Amino acid sequence: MIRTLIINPGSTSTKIALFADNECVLNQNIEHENHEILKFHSLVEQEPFRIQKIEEYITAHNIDLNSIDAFVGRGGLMRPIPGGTYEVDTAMIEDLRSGKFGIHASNLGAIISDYFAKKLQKRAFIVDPVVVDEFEPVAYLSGFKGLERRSVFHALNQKAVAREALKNINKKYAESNVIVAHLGGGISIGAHKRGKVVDVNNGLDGEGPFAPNRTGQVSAMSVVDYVFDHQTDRETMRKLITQTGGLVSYLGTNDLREVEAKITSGDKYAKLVFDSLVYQISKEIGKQAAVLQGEVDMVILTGGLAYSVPLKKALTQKNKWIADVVVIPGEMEMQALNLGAQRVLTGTEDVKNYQKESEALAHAKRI
Ligand SMILES: Nc1ncnc2c1ncn2[C@@H]1O[C@H](COP(=O)(O)OP(=O)(O)OP(=O)(O)O)[C@@H](O)[C@H]1O
Ligand SMILES: CCCC(=O)O
Repeated sequence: MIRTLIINPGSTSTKIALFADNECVLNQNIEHENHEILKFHSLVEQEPFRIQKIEEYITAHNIDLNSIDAFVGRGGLMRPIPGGTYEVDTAMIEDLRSGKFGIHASNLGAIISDYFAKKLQKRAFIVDPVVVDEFEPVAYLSGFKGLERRSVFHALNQKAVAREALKNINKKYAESNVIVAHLGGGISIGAHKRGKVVDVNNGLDGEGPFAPNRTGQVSAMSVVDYVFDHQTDRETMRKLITQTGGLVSYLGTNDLREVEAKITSGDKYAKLVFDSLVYQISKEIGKQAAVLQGEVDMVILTGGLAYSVPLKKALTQKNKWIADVVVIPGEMEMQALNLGAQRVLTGTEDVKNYQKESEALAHAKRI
């Protein structure tokens, strides 16, 4: 039996799961209050806080860490690479810690897995990180030479739910076209064309709809004016765009359940913000339908926000003209991370090397 501990840091939570082969023995979403996260000046400073939360949970549930064969983290912002399972190594950890490819909670997945693996002399992996890049050449151009677009999205969950939803209608991922809207603390909406995500909004850098914590698209010139008018710095802007934008900036919360409660109690402004969220998500789904030239087998809604009954009802109503709308709330990331590690540990797939794969992709893109 192969036992894995899965570690999946999100913007508002750290999800952990314990698997024995393919069976999930334990699954816990450790939620973090916004003020707990905001007190840290940088993401890497959250490492001891998140490790402590995991260790507290492990101790409280009498889990023997020595019985675990591998620690598997959600992969973060580093050099673009093809999908697959990667061994966590020094080059990867250096890139993630430096933040030079961007800051995202998932950067801590490999870092925390590496901490446990080193402590217990076990292996650490990541699977389908957020930098999986399958763009078609036309998708890279932004209109601003030198500031080209990059593929950054909830790759792991988008691919896992697409495969799952298609399996239910006996279709293969590699032969289908689907639009997946991952609606979490951040929102990414991808066009999956015959097994490749050929375009997706990079919600982290400010593309697409606003999200619980994110601004989404804001006109470029207004951001330039804001920076100069407020004499602000890079870190402040990063926080405004990725942590305190969207629902937080309008309503002071990143929790859609609180927004729903405000609406129920008659708050008209909260209703406007909710309707605008639906409007912006639908606009992005429509864009990806254009990328797929209207040939869409299915629209899938997933992520934490997809638990919201009013949101899924409104989005289904607005997008059913494109294709059937299927809802898979939450995420399948934990299963997908385990499966990726199990495939390598059982020898059915080769583990990938970060340096080698990133260099090969960079070379292919230059051609
Ligand atoms: N039952 C529910 N009804 C409405 N909203 C919900 C419900 N459950 C969770 N949410 C909302 O889902 C959001 C969090 O989603 P999720 O857990 O996917 O985010 P995350 O994992 O922290 O970030 P990301 O998905 O961007 O990596 C929060 O805004 C939360 O309020
Ligand atoms: C980096 C994964 C996508 C997102 O959080 O916006």
